[in-house]
Amino acid sequence: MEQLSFFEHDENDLSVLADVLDYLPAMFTKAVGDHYLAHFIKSVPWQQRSVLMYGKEVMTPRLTAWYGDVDADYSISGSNATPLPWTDELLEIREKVITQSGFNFNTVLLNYYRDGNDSVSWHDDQDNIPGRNQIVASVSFGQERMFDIRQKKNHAVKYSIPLPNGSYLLMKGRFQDDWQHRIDKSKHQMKPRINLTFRISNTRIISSNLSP
Ligand SMILES: O=C(O)CCC(=O)C(=O)O
Ligand SMILES: [Fe+2]
Repeated sequence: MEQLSFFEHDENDLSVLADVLDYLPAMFTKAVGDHYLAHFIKSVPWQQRSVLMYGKEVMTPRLTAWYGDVDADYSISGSNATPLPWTDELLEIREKVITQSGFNFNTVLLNYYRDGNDSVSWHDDQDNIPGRNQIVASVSFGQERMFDIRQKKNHAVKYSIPLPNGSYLLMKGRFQDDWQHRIDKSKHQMKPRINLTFRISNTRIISSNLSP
């Protein structure tokens, strides 16, 4: 599969990102993307989680679910969670992602953004293993949303990358060390979107970035 680059088409110097992101706008066709979107919306046992923010419980503005190797012992923001066992569809998608990236992911976080009010605020995916290059592969189905990134040391250095139905984005190298990312809310009408982030749990402990 040819690795298309969104960097080439921009006037700005986005070359710094080439070391930390790989992007395929259409790893899946629209028909396949639509199929997975409908399938996951109806078959996943979605949960709305809460996080502690300044001592207060805040509901995350999106729905989530974890899947992965069942022998793993995961801990999500302090509370233990056993991942749901892989489904045929998730294994199919994981296979493509492993072939494309060369990384052997053993867990996946699903996020369901029901409309433009759903979002994830600025965070990184250090997954509790600071100092180690964290590899995360992201696959999106349904509504295109903007993936905003900003440099940790200078928030003015920002980019927005559209993640259309069927797209793939690999976060690699120093991405999680040097950059934060978010999916912002939108005032425009937004249809449902599902995002899958494949991750590697070596320590068998994953702390999810449950940003509000
Ligand atoms: O929905 C997305 O594209 C990003 C999700 C995300 O950042 C996360 O789950 O850590
Ligand atoms: Fe993230």
